[in-house]
Amino acid sequence: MSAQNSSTLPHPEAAEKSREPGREMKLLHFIYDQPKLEEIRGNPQKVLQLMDKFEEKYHMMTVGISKGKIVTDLINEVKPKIMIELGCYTGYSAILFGEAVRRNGGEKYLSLELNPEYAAIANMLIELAGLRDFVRVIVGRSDDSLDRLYRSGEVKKIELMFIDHYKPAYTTDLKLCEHHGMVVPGSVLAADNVLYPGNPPYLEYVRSTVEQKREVAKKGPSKGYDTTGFRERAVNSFQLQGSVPSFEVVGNPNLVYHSELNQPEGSNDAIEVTRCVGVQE
Ligand SMILES: C[S@@+](CC[C@H](N)C(=O)[O-])C[C@H]1O[C@@H](n2cnc3c(N)ncnc32)[C@H](O)[C@@H]1O
Repeated sequence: MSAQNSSTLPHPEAAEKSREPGREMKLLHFIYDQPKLEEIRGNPQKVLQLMDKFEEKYHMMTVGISKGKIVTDLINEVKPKIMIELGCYTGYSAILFGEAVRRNGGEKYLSLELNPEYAAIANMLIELAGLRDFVRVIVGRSDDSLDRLYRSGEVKKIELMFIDHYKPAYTTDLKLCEHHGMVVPGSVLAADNVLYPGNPPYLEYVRSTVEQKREVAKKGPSKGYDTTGFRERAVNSFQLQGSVPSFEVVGNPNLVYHSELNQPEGSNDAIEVTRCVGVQE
């Protein structure tokens, strides 16, 4: 479908943004049908601007401009060689943050995505942005992919990780990284959507003291995902309902975290930025 055809969609002018199925593929056509495509090729900012424009009419799950700035500021500060993101979707954050990591002298950006269709769309937009040699989208469950990245030796430690996927998996994936010793003093985590739709178990975990975490760890690894306090929609999203984490691990309660909310002005959501500042023996 061409950009012109998109004006005939069911609710484009409605105040409520359209959630019509297949809008991710429509985004791809909208961008590749631009008349001056050659001016966009190799320009991450222009691709992002078009994604923002598309999002004026369609509900997309992207991190967006204001929360995105919190993470790009972190990239400028941490200057990771390798940055990992959990949850690629159509590649907005992978393009925004991948460009920032490259500009700061990094080596690569790894984006973990469950849905192969979203990954395919993201790859074509990453390609258009000129980041295909820098950003790699890895298809599969984040826990399986994180485990494989560790065991292959490709990623031994987390420098900066953006967490933006299945909400109940934030905590279990972090514990898996802790279990492998990938979280070390200096590691930084940026977790999206901690206020909306919200993530009470994750916030509680990263804000707990070592003593509190040791108490909980005595009970052993939790079975399944902790869905306490989640909206039903967040639990049932991404067709992971009923599934359990691939690994049962307690993590490393001895890691000391400093964690704080970063809420852009006027936003109903925030990014929780968590820094590992030490290990308490
Ligand atoms: C909120 S969207 C990510 C948005 C993206 N970070 C951005 O800002 O453009 C969440 C994505 O996580 C993916 N996802 C959900 N559960 C996952 C899992 N267990 N492993 C990997 N990806 C997952 C979904 O398919 C979806 O594309």
